[in-house]
Amino acid sequence: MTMQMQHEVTQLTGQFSVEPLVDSILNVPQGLHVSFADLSYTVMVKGRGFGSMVPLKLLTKVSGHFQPGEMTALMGPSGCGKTTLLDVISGRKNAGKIEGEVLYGIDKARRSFLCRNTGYVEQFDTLVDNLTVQDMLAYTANMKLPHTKTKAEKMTAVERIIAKMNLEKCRSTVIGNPAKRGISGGQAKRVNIGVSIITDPLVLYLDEPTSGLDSFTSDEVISFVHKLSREGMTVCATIHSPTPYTFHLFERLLLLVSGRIVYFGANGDDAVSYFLNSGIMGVDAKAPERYQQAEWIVSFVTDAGNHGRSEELADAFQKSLEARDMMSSMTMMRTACSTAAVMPSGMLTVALLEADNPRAGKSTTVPAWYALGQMFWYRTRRNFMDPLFLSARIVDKFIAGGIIMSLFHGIGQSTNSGDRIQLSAAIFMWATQPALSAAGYIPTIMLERNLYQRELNDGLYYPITYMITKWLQELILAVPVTLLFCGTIYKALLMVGNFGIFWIAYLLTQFTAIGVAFTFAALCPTIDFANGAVPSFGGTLMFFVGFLVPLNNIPPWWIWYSYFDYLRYTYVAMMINENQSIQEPFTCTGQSFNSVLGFFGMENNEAVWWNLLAIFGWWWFWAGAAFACLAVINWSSR
Ligand SMILES: Nc1ncnc2c1ncn2[C@@H]1O[C@H](COP(=O)(O)OP(=O)(O)OP(=O)(O)O)[C@@H](O)[C@H]1O
Repeated sequence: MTMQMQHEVTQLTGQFSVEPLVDSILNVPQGLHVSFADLSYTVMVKGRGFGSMVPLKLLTKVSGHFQPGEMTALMGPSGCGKTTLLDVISGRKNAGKIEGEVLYGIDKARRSFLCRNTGYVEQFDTLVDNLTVQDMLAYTANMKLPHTKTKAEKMTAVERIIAKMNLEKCRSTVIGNPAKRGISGGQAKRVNIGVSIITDPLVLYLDEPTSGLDSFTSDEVISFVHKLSREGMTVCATIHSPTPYTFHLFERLLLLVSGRIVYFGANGDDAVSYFLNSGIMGVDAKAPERYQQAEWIVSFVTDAGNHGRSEELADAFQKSLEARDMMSSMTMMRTACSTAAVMPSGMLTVALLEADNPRAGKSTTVPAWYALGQMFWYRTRRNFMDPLFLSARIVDKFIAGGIIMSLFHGIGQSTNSGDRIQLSAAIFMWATQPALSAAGYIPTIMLERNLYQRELNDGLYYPITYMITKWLQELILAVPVTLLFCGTIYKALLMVGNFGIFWIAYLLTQFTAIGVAFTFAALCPTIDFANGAVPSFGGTLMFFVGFLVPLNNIPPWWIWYSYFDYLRYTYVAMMINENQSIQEPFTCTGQSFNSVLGFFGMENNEAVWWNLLAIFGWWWFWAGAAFACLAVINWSSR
């Protein structure tokens, strides 16, 4: 620190010795000071009585601060509230009651500000598994950097991340998933961090960045993060069992036990001497070797917590010199900033940081139309090239269509009553097929739940943008596929109705079935549940389309369900279309009817166009339900 700076700092902070603190702030412009005071977090959980809810306090009056250019380790026994604290500070909690104050610089931050200026690396990787590493980063750069930046600027950002995170070797490898091998766990973690830092956030949060990694890869990942903090970023990471090397890369340590803070201060030797000198350990307690410090500290607080001593530890810290130091540093920083003519770096106001951002206050960085284009280009285009994705949408029609053609070929023009019944059966099977195979559209939503939630939290798009992308993807594929199979069946069966009506009825039914699948995908807690629910629901609809029970024989107590049944309109439209030109009398079980339509109770039914309109209406109904469920229900509630 220069003499001039030293003088200014002394003027700002009085006679307290905060040199290391201010040093880091003045020297590193890219970070932001984060402080939190008396943070408590309470959720409602089930009580003993039926339906009763009781409050459960997960954090109690936690205070501390993270500084630019420093890494803070958030440690403590499993379940002590580390992730909860990180979520509260980073503004990612969407349930429960938060008390206390979190300041970014000297301001409370809105979600839109946090989306743009903080990065959050989740514990589990949330990447698009069929993109290559380079495409994943390019996709994120396009979605997170202002759309006014040029393509070259965005690609420079991608290249910078590839170089910084040492991803050169795997830049063209697909991310992969358990079924399709892709990049390694360590590489995936580095891509995840790369995705979070592509916008050069001021603050980076990491939840268990080393979980599931071997010690060498853990060291490597934390070294990368350390490099970022050396460049000025404010970094805070929850960490379970750090290697000695990793542990000592963290400058500061925040220890929690049962949601209470039991130590906040310098890491390593200082933390050890705090515990040895605070009077909470036995007199015969000995300092561990340096390489054992992390394990020693966590073992002690875990054991104390297990023996009901968390209150004692927390109270001891509240009375300690370290706690007083922490509070006075925080107060000084705030005072310094509110009186300084020029704000030190790291203490910029939110308003200043948002000043030249045309989308300030909006929860996404890029407009919806732009996000739609990027999602289509990177994700939908990839899906269209994926044989597994395509086959899930084609094979069902291939099998059902193949069986129908092999069983009923050439009967379309026959006026024989038996053949008309057979044709009605063929139409029934084809009209209801979309509902039975709709489960194939569930994974596209459910397997992406964590990714979707992470991208929403990161402000990449709005729920409606995501939903429209999903619809476009399915509609574009459904049009040629249904045209191909409807055309083949129509020709093979020698059908006589209007082909356009036959196809449109099937296409709209396919869209509606997709809407049903999307709704269940957003509504059901697990994929197994949804996979069971969608065909079961489709099965109930089959009873009331008019084939198994003629429409005029449906008992009054089921009539309502037959109107709700979108397949009924498909079947009626297809049947009228196919039979209205055939006026031969129809005989069945000794009874005579004017035509086959009379037998199925469809003689006086509404016109074809009305039924097509009804299916169209049901499509929009189910599309609306899917969107509402997706936007409202959050299965990864935090
Ligand atoms: N929404 C919630 N409702 C009820 N309990 C919750 C909720 N969120 C967290 N908890 C509970 O709060 C405690 C702290 O959870 P948290 O995930 O923060 O712990 P952690 O310290 O990160 O644990 P680990 O190290 O094992 O990941 C846990 O016992 C957890 O079950």
